[in-house]
Order: sequence, then structure tokens, then C-alpha cells
Amino acid sequence: MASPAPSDPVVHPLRRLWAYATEFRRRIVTAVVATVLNKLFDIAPELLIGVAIDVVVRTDDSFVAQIFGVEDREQQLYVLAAITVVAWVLESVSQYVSDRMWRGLSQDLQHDLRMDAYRHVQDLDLAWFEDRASGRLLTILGDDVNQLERFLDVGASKIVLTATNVVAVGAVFLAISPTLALLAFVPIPVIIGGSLLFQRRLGPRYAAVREAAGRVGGLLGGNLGGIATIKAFGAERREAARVAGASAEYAAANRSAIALSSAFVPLIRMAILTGFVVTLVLGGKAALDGNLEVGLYSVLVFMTQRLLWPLTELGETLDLYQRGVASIRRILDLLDTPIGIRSGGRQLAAATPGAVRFDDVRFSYRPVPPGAAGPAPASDAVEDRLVLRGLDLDVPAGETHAIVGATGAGKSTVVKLLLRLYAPDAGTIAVDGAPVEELSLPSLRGAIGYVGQDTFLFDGTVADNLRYGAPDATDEQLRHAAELAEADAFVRDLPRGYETPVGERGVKLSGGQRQRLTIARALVRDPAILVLDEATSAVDNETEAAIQRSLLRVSRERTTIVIAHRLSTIRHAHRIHVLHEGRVVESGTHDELVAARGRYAALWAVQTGEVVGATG
Ligand SMILES: Nc1ncnc2c1ncn2[C@@H]1O[C@H](COP(=O)(O)OP(=O)(O)OP(=O)(O)O)[C@@H](O)[C@H]1O
Repeated sequence: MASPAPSDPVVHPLRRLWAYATEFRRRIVTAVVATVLNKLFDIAPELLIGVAIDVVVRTDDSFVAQIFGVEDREQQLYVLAAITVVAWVLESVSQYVSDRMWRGLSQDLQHDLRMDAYRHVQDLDLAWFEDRASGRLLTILGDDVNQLERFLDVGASKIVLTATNVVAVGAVFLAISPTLALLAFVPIPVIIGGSLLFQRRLGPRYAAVREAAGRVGGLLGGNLGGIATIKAFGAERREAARVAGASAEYAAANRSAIALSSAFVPLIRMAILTGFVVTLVLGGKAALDGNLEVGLYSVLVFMTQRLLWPLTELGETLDLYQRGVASIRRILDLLDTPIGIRSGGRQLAAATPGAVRFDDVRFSYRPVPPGAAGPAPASDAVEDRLVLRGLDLDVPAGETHAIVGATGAGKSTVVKLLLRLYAPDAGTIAVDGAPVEELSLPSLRGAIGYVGQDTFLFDGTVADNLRYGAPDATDEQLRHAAELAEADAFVRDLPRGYETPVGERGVKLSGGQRQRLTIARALVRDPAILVLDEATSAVDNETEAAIQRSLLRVSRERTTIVIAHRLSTIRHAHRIHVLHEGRVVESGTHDELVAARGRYAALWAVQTGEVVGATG
């Protein structure tokens, strides 16, 4: 979609949608025109009935006789029949066009909006996601987009139909009898006012229904995801009772909304009755007194029905409108969320050497927004929250460096900054001399093979998962990477080898198997920089030793950054950096650091069993 939606929340959501939907404007206008024509042809038969009565009553002085110059009554009726057929056909054609247009629009627009919103969400910063429940996002991308679809499918055309109806029928009334028009229109403000009142009172009840539906959904999602824990703790009955409670609340909320909404149409019917009776009696008297043509009288009686009946649907239409508008606002607000981390313009060469450098990098997960820092005390608070406080790191191309430190020291944060999952508050991070923010995100992330602590696999086959970062990789390349990650042997033993489905999040594999596949997945890309964050923590000692040997081989050809708690796994690194309180406090080879008798030496002593005690 070309033009961005105006981000001013004061602008009405429909105007924002209009601004967004540049490609659809012509179709929207066509749909509106078709709907207006459809309504006009739709009320034509009532007019024609009046004209027919006019023919019967006034014969050669009739309306048809005057306009078409046909004097014979039978011929006048043929003329009328011809006009009726034409009006009927045109009504059908315009209805077809109108339906096709609105339905087509609703499909295309909902598809575009959903995809734009989804793409936008994918580009948003990780920090943004951490502040939001994924359930709410799912609601916007799912329910809200569907709500917009329903509004365009049904609501928008109903609004146009109702408006056209009031204007066209009102014009007929005014032309025939201004006094009666006034009387027939009296119920309209009552109906509209009543509808709005109903809406206002129904609104909170519908909101409660949606809220309750959200709770049921959230509970079901959480329980199905944690089914193993539920079983392990024997909590099935308790959980079933919780779901039953939430489900009953949902039903109760719905019942309360239904009780009110069911009363709407009967009440509106009373208002219509008034209008109808007034037209019937007063119009009838005028006809009897000879002040109103019989044909016109019949038109008015039919028209009152025409005018007022569609208004019974006003409540439903307003409901669709309100829900649609609320959904449009939520979707467009999401689309207007600014992207913090944008792709740069520079490309890294495919065979970039992969030197990594951090210079005086400061970072906190909760940066104080500019201008919102407030007076002096804020700076202390910010200082407290800093995870990295002036980090320097120099990893020359092709070397293997390790980062160690206590849990929570900020080791994973360092590699997340390198991947630009977050942006530093100060300092620079560069790959081969290029600041990461100047690099295109795909080329930066494409140069890094990342194996995180979270061994996330997608619901697909082993081969699908291995190809995730390199869709064009050959079977041979997959096998080679799997061999390096000590995964090939167990994959071959799986029922369908590389074509075995791994299940949602890889649940059909063991923790160690998942970990080995995530390592293989990173190696398939043959990246210039390999980042291993606790990559072997879930495998047994034997497998770990085997993976170590393979990694030693692969790390010779590329820059490797390893984060590990088990120091035995990184003792051969070119350099080891000890992270403490947001800075590198010691750097050197294993032997140098042990000899220096500092923090690293203390950690090493604990792990080799020489000393038992706390370290940090
Ligand atoms: N997304 C986040 N939002 C807020 N704070 C975070 C977030 N991720 C990490 N932190 C905090 O930042 C600090 C550093 O976390 P980090 O994951 O980098 O530590 P680590 O050294 O890798 O720890 P571990 O060895 O346990 O993996 C911790 O205090 C942690 O609580």
C-alpha cells in the first residue's frame, strides 16, 4: 500500500482508512454508486403501484397518459409493465454489482491490511513485543481484521442503503405532500435516538463479552501449551474447573447482551407503527376529502413502510459500524507504530572477514524516552538499569573469543546488540569497520550464524528447519552441517530421517537433539561470524565433547563468539573476556587469566573442584 495512514488519532478512523486505501478508492466509489442505484431501483415498484392505481382511477387523465401520450388504459398498463421490468432488471444488476464490489473490496482490503500490519509487526523492535501480550496482537491481526471485513461486507452497504432510502423516500413524500412528509418523518428521530441509546447501553455489554471471550481464549491457549505440566501435576480437574468458570462467564456476558439487543426491534416496531397509522389515517382523510389523489395516497402508505422498516436494522448496522471503526483504529494504530531499528543501506560482502568491535557500548533494556527523563534523580535510575556500562570488545576476523561472567551479567545482551535486536544507548558496534546501524539488516544478520539459548524449531520437517536460514541449501549441505553439529546420526535414526516432522516448537525431539539441530541450522548458512550462546548446555558430556571437536574445525574458517558457563568448553579460545557489572574486566587466554588469579581464575577453580564457594 502506498500512502501511510495519517497517524493523528483525532482523525476519524474512516478518514484514516480512506487515506490508507489509495488503491481502492475508485472501487469504493463504484460500490457506493452501485448501492445508491440499487436502492433507487428498489423503491421504484412502490411508485409504479401508485401510478397503476392512478391509471385505473384517472384513466385518460392519468400520469402515464400525460407523460407518454398513451390514452388507452390497457396500453398504459403495458407501458407500466415495461417500465417495471426495466426497473426490476436494473435493480438486480445493480445489486449484483454492489454485492460483488463490497465483498471483493472487503476481501482485498482485509488481505492487504492484514499483510501490511503483519509485515510491520515483524519489523518492530523486540523491546516492543516484550511490552505487549502476544494475545492482543493476535486479536488485532485476526479478530480486528475480520471485523473490518464484516463491516465492508455488510455494514458499509447497509449504511449507504439506509441513507439513500431516507433521502429518496423523503423526496417522494415532500413532492407529494409536505405535511404528511413531516408526520411520516416524526418517528425517524425517535428511531435514530433510540438506536443510539441502545448502542450506548449495549456497548459495555459487548465489551464484556469480548473481554470474557479473551479470557477463555487465553486460558485455553495457556493450558494447551502447558498440557505436560498440567498432567505432571495432576491438575486436570482444577484446570477443567477454571475453563468451565471462564466459559460460564462468557455465556453469562452474552446472555446479558442478548437480553437487551432482543428488545430492540420490538420497541422500534412501535415507533414505526405510529408513523404508519398517522399516514394511514391522515392521508386517508385527505384522499376522502379529495385533497389527495388515490394513487398518491397508496404511494404514501407503501412508502411509510419503505421509509421506516429498514430503520429496524439500524441498531445492527450501527453495531457493525462501531465495531468496524474500533477495529480500523486498532489496526491503523498498529501500522503507525514507529519502527525503532531500521535497516541501513550498506551491504556486507558475502565473504566478509567478520571482525567484530564494540566501543564504549552502553545499553539498558528500558531506555528513558528523550524528554521524559525528568529532573536529576532520573540519571541515577538510568545508571542502575544499565546492563552494559561502557563495553569494549575486539574480536579480530577468524578468531574464536569467549565471553564469560555470572548469570545476568549481560553476555547474551552483547550478542543481541550485535544482531541489532536492540539498539545501544551509546557507543558503536561495528562489523569489519562498518557500524551495524549502517548495514542492511538482512546482510548483517545473514553474516551471523546465531545459536541462542532458546532452541526454537518451527513446525516442519528436520530438513525444513535446517534450511530455515538458507532455503537453497542442497541435501548434501544439510547433511554436512548436521554432521558437524553431531546431529546426522540421530536424524538418520528418526522414522523418516531428514523428512521427519519435529512437531510444534520441536516437541517431538529431546532438548539435546533440538540444540544440535539449532547448531546445524546456523552452520548451513556458512556464516562469516558464528555466535554460540550456551549452545551445548543441554547435551550430555560425550556429545558436548564431540560438538566441541567439530566446532573447533568450523571455527577455524570464521569469527566465532562463544558464551558458556562451562569454562572447559572455551579454554581453547584465542581470547576470553570476563564480563562484570556491564564491562569487560579481564581479557586474555585461558592460561593468562588463570595465572592472573582474578575473577576468571576463581571461576575456573570452582568448576574444576579446587575451591568450593561463591564466585561472581
Ligand atoms: N528483554 C529484557 N528486558 C529487560 N531486561 C532484560 C531483558 N533481557 C535480559 N534482561 C536483563 O538484563 C540483564 C542481562 O541479561 P543477559 O541475558 O544478557 O545475561 P546473561 O549474562 O546472558 O545471563 P545468563 O548467563 O543467565 O544467560 C539481566 O539482569 C536480565 O534480567
